[in-house]
Amino acid sequence: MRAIVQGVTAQTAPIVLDTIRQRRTIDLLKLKPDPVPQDVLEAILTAATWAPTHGKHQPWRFTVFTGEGRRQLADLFARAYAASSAKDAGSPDAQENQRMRVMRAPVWISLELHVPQPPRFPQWEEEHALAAAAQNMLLAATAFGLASKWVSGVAMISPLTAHELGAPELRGFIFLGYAAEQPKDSTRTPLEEKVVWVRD
Ligand SMILES: Cc1cc2nc3c(=O)[nH]c(=O)nc-3n(C[C@H](O)[C@H](O)[C@H](O)COP(=O)(O)O)c2cc1C
Repeated sequence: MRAIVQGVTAQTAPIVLDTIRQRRTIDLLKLKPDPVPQDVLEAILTAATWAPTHGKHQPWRFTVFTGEGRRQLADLFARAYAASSAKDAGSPDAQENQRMRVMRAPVWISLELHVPQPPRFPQWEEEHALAAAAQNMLLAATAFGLASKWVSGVAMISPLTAHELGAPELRGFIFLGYAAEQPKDSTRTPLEEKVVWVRD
């Protein structure tokens, strides 16, 4: 097959497709505590920034919490949970659980939506650009042998968390780490039920 994009060859496709198939959401409890090297994190974040973005608005910002820096996020999630409308928001145990969860993954990355003001395109276009950046991040992480999860729990989309990060809006977090055990495999609806072909 002829390369239509410089540097992309017939050999590239199986690797990319396999990486897409191999990405699986992992449970927080299945991660090792091992840190992720800085150059790997930078490569993952760079992959995020190569997502398609209408008008090159690049409506994303990311805050990366690692090492002791995670304690700030742990406190933030505990406060955000306490301020939320969750049934057990007032429970010190539930707040402590939020704190502990953060320390179980070596890396947390916020998905912050920054729509240019005044908006030039519909909001959904900016949302989708951020989602494409998030998927690039998940795939790049998979390519580096990292497990990941996109999470959107109460504290992770809380206006308080967004405010403290200086983000107008938050679309959750991605956590990353090396898997201690294989993530569960997933399933998808067969193509026939999702795709309509229009041919001659
Ligand atoms: C926008 C978004 C938010 C998500 N939030 C959560 C979440 O809060 N908790 C969770 O367990 N999984 C969350 N997920 C991950 C899905 O549960 C996961 O993708 C799904 O179970 C399919 O598994 P797979 O990713 O291994 O194919 C989220 C995924 C997306 C795209």
